[in-house]
Amino acid sequence: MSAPVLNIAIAGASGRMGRMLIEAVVNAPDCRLSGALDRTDSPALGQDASAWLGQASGVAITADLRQGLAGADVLIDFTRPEGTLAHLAICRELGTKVVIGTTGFTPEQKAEVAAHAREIGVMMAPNMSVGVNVVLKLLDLAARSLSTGYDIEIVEAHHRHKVDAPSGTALAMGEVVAQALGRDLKSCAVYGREGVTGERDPSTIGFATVRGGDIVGDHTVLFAGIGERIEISHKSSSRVTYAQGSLRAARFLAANGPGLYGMDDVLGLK
Ligand SMILES: NC(=O)C1=CN([C@@H]2O[C@H](COP(=O)(O)OP(=O)(O)OC[C@H]3O[C@@H](n4cnc5c(N)ncnc54)[C@H](OP(=O)(O)O)[C@@H]3O)[C@@H](O)[C@H]2O)C=CC1
Ligand SMILES: O=C(O)C1=N[C@H](C(=O)O)C[C@H](O)C1
Repeated sequence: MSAPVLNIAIAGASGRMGRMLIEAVVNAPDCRLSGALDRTDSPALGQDASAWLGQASGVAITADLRQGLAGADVLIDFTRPEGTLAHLAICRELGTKVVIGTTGFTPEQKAEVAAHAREIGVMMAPNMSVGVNVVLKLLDLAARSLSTGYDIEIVEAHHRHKVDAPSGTALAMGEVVAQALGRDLKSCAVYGREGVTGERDPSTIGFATVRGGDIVGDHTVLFAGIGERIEISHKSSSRVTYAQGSLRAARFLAANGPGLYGMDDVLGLK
C-alpha cells in the first residue's frame, strides 16, 4: 500500500521562499499542494500558484485563510512575524500543523507561538538547512573547548531585501554559544560598534551584519585568541536547502503530536 499524500499549504506564496517551497512541493511525489496564501494586497492573488514554473497546480493564490488552509495537513510559513501569528491562530482552530521559517520574532511573539504549540504540532527554526543545524552542534563543542582566552564574534551577510537583523540564524548561533559558556545572550550581546568604544569586554559576544546584492546567507562565528583564530562558517548558495529542510519538517510533524519542535528534532540531532 502506498503512503498517504501529505497536503501542504504555503504562506507567503509569491515570496522568495514561498516560490521555492511551491516548486519543492509540486515536485515531491509524497506531497500535494493544497493551498497558497498571500496578503490581501498581493498582485499574485487569483493566479495559479505554480504558473511561474510553467506548470499549473490547479491551486489559486488566495488571501482567504480558511480557503487557503482547507484540506491542508501542514502549513509552511515563511512570511513576517505578524503574518505567521495570524496564520497560526487559524491553524490552531482547524488543527493544521505548522512549519515556521519566519524570523524576527520578539520574545513575546515567541511565547505566543509556544502557546499555540500546546494544541497543534509546530516546528520552528530560523534555518532549515542541514548544514546550519550541524554547525549549531559544532559551535556548542567549540565554545565549551574555547571558553577562556577567545573573543567571540558572529558575522552574517544576506541579500539587500532582508528586513531583520541580525539574522535569526546568527541569533541562534549566539544563543548556543552563550548557553555553552553559561552567559545570558540578552546581557552579553553587542550589536555593532561605532565611535570610541573602549577595549573589547571579553565577556561579550559581538554581532556584525552585512546586507547586499543577492547573498543567500553566510554565517561565520569567529573565536579569536592570541596567536590563532578559529572560524566556523556556513554559506548557502541556494534556497533549495531551506525548502527541502521544510519538507522534512512537514513530514516529521505529520508523524508527531502537538508540541513545539526544532530542526534538531527533525534531523535527530538532539
Ligand atoms: N528558516 C529558514 O530556513 C529561512 C527563513 N527565512 C525567513 O523567511 C521569511 C521570508 O523570507 P523571504 O521569502 O526572503 O521574504 P519575501 O519578502 O520574499 O516573502 C515574504 C512573503 O510573505 C508575505 N508577507 C509579508 N508580510 C506578511 C503578512 N503580514 N502576512 C502574510 N503574508 C505576509 C509577502 O507578501 P508581500 O510581498 O505582499 O509583502 C511575501 O509573499 C523571513 O523572515 C526570512 O528571514 C528565509 C530563508 C530561510
Ligand atoms: O532572510 C533570509 O534570506 C534568511 N533568513 C534566515 C535568517 O534570518 O537566519 C535564514 C537564512 O539565513 C536566510
